[in-house]
Amino acid sequence: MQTIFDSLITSFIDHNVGIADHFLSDALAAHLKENLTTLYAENRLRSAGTGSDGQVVQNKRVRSDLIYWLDRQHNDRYENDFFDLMDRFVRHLNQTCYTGITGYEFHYTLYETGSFYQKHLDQFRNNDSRKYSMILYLNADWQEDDGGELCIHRGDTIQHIAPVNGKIVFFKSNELEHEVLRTNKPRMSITGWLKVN
Ligand SMILES: O=C(O)CCC(=O)C(=O)O
Ligand SMILES: [Fe+2]
Repeated sequence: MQTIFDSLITSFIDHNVGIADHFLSDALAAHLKENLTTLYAENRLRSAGTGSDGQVVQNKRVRSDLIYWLDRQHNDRYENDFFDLMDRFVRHLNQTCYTGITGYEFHYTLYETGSFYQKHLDQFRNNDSRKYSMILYLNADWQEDDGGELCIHRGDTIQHIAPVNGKIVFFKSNELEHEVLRTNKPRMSITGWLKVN
């Protein structure tokens, strides 16, 4: 596991955006996707908002994704496997990069066909506890014309990242503006933030 952690961290150090393919095993990605599909079928996903605690605003012109927070208290085997993986990654990151991460939060995310998320930064204006953003994709067989790319904006250049199964993207939450382009089919992921409280 350390090899994939190191390759993600090296990619982040070299490019400001860390990308690693197959960060999630095919089996874990499939189980998490199944959880998300069930939550959707049971109508348990909620519209995501913008802003932090107490000031969350639902604005479908800015973002139209649906979310559900992961929690160890769900006692779901695969959510716990995911948290175990993140615990190992955070320990490794703190040991090798002295990042001082003390917590995290993750939600399942579903973009229905036609959904998007306009250009934004992940850190809130009144709360800087989110230090690193992580997105893990759960979409097998993603094709170029499916849309839904993550676009990272840096000056005049835009980096396009396809939301391919098992891939992770990792970057500093206060630095890089990014957006999700309109998706042409349902697009699934786990999105989260490593925090210093
Ligand atoms: O799903 C993605 O590729 C990015 C999502 C995102 O930017 C966010 O939820 O803040
Ligand atoms: Fe974001």
